[in-house]
Amino acid sequence: MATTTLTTLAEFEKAARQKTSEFAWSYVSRPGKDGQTHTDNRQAFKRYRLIPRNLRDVYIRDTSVTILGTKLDFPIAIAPTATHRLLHPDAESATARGAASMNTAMVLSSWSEHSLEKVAAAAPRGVRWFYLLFYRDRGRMKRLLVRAERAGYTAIVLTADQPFFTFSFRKVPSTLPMPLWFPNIYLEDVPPGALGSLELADYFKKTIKEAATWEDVEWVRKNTRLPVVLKGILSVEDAKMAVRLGIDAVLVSNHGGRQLDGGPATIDVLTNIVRAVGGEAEVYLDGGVRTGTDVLKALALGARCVFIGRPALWGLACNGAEGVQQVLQILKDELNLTMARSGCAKISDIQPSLVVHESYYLYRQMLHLPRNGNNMIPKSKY
Ligand SMILES: Cc1cc2nc3c(=O)[nH]c(=O)nc-3n(C[C@H](O)[C@H](O)[C@H](O)COP(=O)(O)O)c2cc1C
Ligand SMILES: CCCCCCC(=O)C(=O)O
Repeated sequence: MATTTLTTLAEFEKAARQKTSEFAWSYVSRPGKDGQTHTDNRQAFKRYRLIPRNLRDVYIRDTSVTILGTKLDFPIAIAPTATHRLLHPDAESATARGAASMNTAMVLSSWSEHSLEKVAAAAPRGVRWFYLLFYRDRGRMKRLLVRAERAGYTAIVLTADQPFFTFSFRKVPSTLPMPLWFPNIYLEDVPPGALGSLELADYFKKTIKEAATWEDVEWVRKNTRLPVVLKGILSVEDAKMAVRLGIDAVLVSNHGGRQLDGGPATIDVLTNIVRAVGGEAEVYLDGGVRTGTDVLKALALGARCVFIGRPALWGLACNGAEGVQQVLQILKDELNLTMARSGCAKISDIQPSLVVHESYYLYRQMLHLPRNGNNMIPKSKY
């Protein structure tokens, strides 16, 4: 199917399903445990309603935003995800090209199958951040920080919500086109092809530091000149701790519902995290972002930028770099149109007063109060 006929992310998801092996699809789409958090990430967005302001001059709109000092054309970037080669032979290099062509950022996972240098070379003008794993050997972490800095990555992302890796290499089928290969992780001490799938799990157990703590975060903060983003923050306490340690940005995330199941949807905790951070760090969100209205809601509730995980992989599976570009273009266009329809000409016009939680209406109904929109809309001349 020509991907130019696909006009929504839901259509991309369907098309990607058809193009992808069963193993790859189950890996990409799998939620954690029963999938409660995964489902809620989507449902929760629908529980927020938009109260538009009309008859404002929105003829010309500007979706650009600056994150960690870098200007992006729109506030939607790509979250770190592993093993892109399962979806397309050009792997993370294609994803990076897709993101760069749209002038947005991509976070490269340590679990990428193209090395961080190769991905940098594939999209030299792109905005790239690097997700660094915690290793038992700090020397290895230091060397990776230096490599990322040299290769032009402009921020380091640490993931707080994954104390253990539960991916089972015993489930990797022998029918994969090539063995999985993680050059950022074992390039240094394992020659290509030296480890079979079954030995990988043991290698990772010995190398990667599980159950990392704030002390590890602090070490990274002190050992790089790049800004540090802490991903996987859901509690006010952790957000405040991140600020105390001088973290530059927190990414409100539940790992797309793939880690702790039963936790909250990210959009539901966003407001409290934004308040807790109090402008001392930038705040981003990921988890279930699938439409331009989702983006607008997250921005209205205080996120400076949102990230997508699976949707970028659907684009990659369907059409490589171009597919990633198309997915981003759809979201950008939807955001642009939603901004027009809600009276916002620029990102800073997207204010909390645009969004009301559905419980507001239920509450007013219960108390027999008039339901006339959002009381919080600030007074303005118009
Ligand atoms: C296939 C897959 C692999 C992922 N790999 C990583 C990873 O290596 N590091 C990480 O911090 N998060 C990883 N994540 C989580 C994403 O960064 C992100 O938090 C999540 O996908 C956002 O939710 P969404 O898929 O609903 O957009 C992964 C997610 C998926 C679906
Ligand atoms: C093939 C190794 C996968 C490591 C874990 C990546 C990840 O964070 C995920 O959610 O999956």
